[in-house]
Amino acid sequence: MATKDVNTASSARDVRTIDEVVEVIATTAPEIRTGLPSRRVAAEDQNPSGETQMAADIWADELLCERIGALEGVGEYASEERPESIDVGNGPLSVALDPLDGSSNLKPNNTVGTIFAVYDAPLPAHGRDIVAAGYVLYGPVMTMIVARDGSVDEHIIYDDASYELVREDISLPENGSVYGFGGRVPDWTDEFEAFAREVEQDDSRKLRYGGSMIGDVNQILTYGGIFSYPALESAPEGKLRVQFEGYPIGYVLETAGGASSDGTKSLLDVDKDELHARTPVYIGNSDLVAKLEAALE
Ligand SMILES: O=P(O)(O)OC[C@H]1O[C@](O)(COP(=O)(O)O)[C@@H](O)[C@@H]1O
Ligand SMILES: [Mg+2]
Ligand SMILES: [Mg+2]
Repeated sequence: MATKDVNTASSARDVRTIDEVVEVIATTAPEIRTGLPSRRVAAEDQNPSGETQMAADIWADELLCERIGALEGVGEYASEERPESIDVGNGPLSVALDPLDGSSNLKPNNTVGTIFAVYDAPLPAHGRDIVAAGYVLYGPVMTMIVARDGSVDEHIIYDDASYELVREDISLPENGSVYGFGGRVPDWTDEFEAFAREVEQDDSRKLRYGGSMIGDVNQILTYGGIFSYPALESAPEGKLRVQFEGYPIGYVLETAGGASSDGTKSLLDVDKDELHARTPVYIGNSDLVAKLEAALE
């Protein structure tokens, strides 16, 4: 489960590269947001996970690949939308993205986001190789969460691509008050369902689930509580991808003093060497994640 035991950049060059990656993510966000209205339609292709891509998924991926690939310190780029990682230079760091998380939410106009992770290793990399991670949320306000150097910060991104630090060193609130669980209920395991019912019975907590992981995770970072996209009867590895969703979210939550788990151990300790491998995802306050792990035993 583990909290606050995360890796950070060790050289001045890597620190500068992370600054540049964050800058690209932030300054590209208004452009991505402006380009979404005309791209809320399905594309012809499927992504490597077999899901229908939206035009916006492919477009955001290409835009970010071009800009992140141009950074001197970045050697490899990968995303949920392309089968293989690509060599983009000789830099020592790798960047993995979910260019638009929750893109099925574009149609009903709910939150979507861009998730990024910087790894100090070739791809597919391990969770313990992450040196910075975060995400942009294209909500009513554009916000960017950045976890690095043991701190999680929130910025507001403005339409002119400037951004402002608004919350520093965010800690997960104690006594978490929200929960959100993905997957079809009849497809949950008996153990997970029993745990979910117990969480629901606590009258200090409310359901908050929008179907875009990054929006749902940001609810937890804001109010505390627990989010899961669990192992399912029909899909024991769940739905979310280790490299593009599991590791970065684990890194953000653990840096904020919360916990992450695949059901038995920290998401950052998941060992999967396939770029598009999936994992069950459970994140939130440490006490709730510990209870969940005990319930799944
Ligand atoms: O449609 P479901 O099964 O509820 O899945 C929702 C989950 O799928 C996702 O949309 C997958 O992410 P992508 O949209 O990036 O493929 C998550 O954001 C979300 O938690
Ligand atoms: Mg996603
Ligand atoms: Mg996506």
